[in-house]
Amino acid sequence: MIRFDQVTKIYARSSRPALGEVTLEILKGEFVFLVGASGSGKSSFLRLVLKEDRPTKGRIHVLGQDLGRIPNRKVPFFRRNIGVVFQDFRLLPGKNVFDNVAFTLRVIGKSKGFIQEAVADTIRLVGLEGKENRLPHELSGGEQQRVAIARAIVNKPAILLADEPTGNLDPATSAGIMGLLERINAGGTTIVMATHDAGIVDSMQRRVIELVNGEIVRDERSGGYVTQALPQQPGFAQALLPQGARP
Ligand SMILES: Nc1ncnc2c1ncn2[C@@H]1O[C@H](COP(=O)(O)OP(=O)(O)OP(=O)(O)O)[C@@H](O)[C@H]1O
Repeated sequence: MIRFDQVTKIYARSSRPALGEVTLEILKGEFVFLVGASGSGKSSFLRLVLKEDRPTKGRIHVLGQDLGRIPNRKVPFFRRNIGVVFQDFRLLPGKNVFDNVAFTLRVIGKSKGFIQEAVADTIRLVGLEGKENRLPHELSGGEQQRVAIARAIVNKPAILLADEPTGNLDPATSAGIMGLLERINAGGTTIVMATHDAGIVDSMQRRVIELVNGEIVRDERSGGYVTQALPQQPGFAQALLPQGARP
């Protein structure tokens, strides 16, 4: 579903790689947490998956396509398969809930009937029935994030990328958002979520990929925010890596 082969990203005017020789594979239906300190490369990774940026070295495959071979004019089509959610919601402030969720479907030319049904279904899924006519500023932070998630999934993307989606929310609201993401994942959508929220990662026990200075230092099938009670022996952490990820 997502494959990185020795991917390095070095930004212009920067000597240190934001990502260095990253090799990993994320399979269909996985729920993956991307963790690591600020500046460790999480957002850079997500931007590369979306083809918002190009790797300096290495190859990236997403949904069976080599991103290096997708011409610019076809990038918008490619992105239709990927939903994205951010920490700061990024809703259209002058549009109500329904129109925020419907926006992309209108841009890509879906029929009125399709939009009516798909948007209503998705608003129900995220628990915002009855609030279709509210403007973003008339919603709580958690509700705004639900709108953003609805907008991201209304076209049934195969992959959902989330960059600190609970970063602006209190713990109870965050838990609600995580419940929603779990349901979306249970429906077959692959989810990759960058987060600093240790409580969420610890409680969900999903795959955890940890970056330090742009390098993968941990890839655990079912882990917490930090490695749990590992003896400090060289080579032990590597034993946790899935076969393909072992150096
Ligand atoms: N457009 C850019 N130009 C130059 N350097 C950049 C750019 N974007 C990110 N970087 C650098 O790349 C490194 C990785 O940044 P990135 O945003 O991927 O980290 P992050 O793990 O997402 O951090 P955070 O948790 O704070 O969001 C950092 O050193 C950052 O300063």
